Amino acid sequence: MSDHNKQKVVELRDVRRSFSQGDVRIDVLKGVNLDIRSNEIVALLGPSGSGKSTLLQAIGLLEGGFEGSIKLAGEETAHMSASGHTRIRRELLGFVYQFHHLLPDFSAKENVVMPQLIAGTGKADAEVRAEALLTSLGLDQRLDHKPSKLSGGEQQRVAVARALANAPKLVLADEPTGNLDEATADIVLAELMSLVREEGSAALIATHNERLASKMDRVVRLHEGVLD
Ligand SMILES: Nc1ncnc2c1ncn2[C@@H]1O[C@H](COP(=O)(O)OP(=O)(O)OP(=O)(O)O)[C@@H](O)[C@H]1O
Repeated sequence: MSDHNKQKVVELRDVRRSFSQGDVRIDVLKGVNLDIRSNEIVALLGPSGSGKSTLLQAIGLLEGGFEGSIKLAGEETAHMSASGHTRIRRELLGFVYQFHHLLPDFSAKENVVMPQLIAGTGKADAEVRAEALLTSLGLDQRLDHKPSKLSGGEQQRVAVARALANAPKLVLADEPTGNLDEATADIVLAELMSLVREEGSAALIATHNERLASKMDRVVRLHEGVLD
């Protein structure tokens, strides 16, 4: 299949977002256009405060208040109900954040099982999938550990496995290795990318790190409210 014919997972047209603080209005996104095709891993760069997290929240349907068109896997989400957004998040999207946000009272495996149960997968199948994902991230000896008993890199690997648990078409990652030392960040990012590729997903990964960004398929830069 040529690139041209590959399905677009993300199509943003003229996406805008402003915030008001008292009398001051900040225009953060001023007309963002972006296409991401299936299997593409895209780095989102931009200075602190340029709106990277805001853009990920728009695509992740995590907040309202956006103008413009946000199509995910061909579906326009702009005027959908909250339950429509919840369905799309569950069926299409996986999230990784800078901090792992794992459930502290549950094991690594249970943290990866949980989103699958919520999506309707049976327990036995969910456990098999969780073990396979965690094993592919080198955590086969850590399945029953609680997050507090894992290193920072291991915690982020569990978060990566959780993000991929429901086979999302798109992984949205906001500084996924920003909390790790450089060597660990490189390894975890490489693992995230290879798992995204194996699973046939696409990814949009916000980072400050030019070196890590250069390893991705494409780099887009947020600058003064638009993508270069
Ligand atoms: N809920 C909010 N209310 C008011 N202003 C906000 C809100 N969320 C974000 N902003 C403002 O929007 C701008 C962009 O923030 P955002 O977090 O998207 O930037 P970023 O590029 O992700 O930054 P960083 O790299 O530091 O994480 C900032 O000026 C921020 O203060």
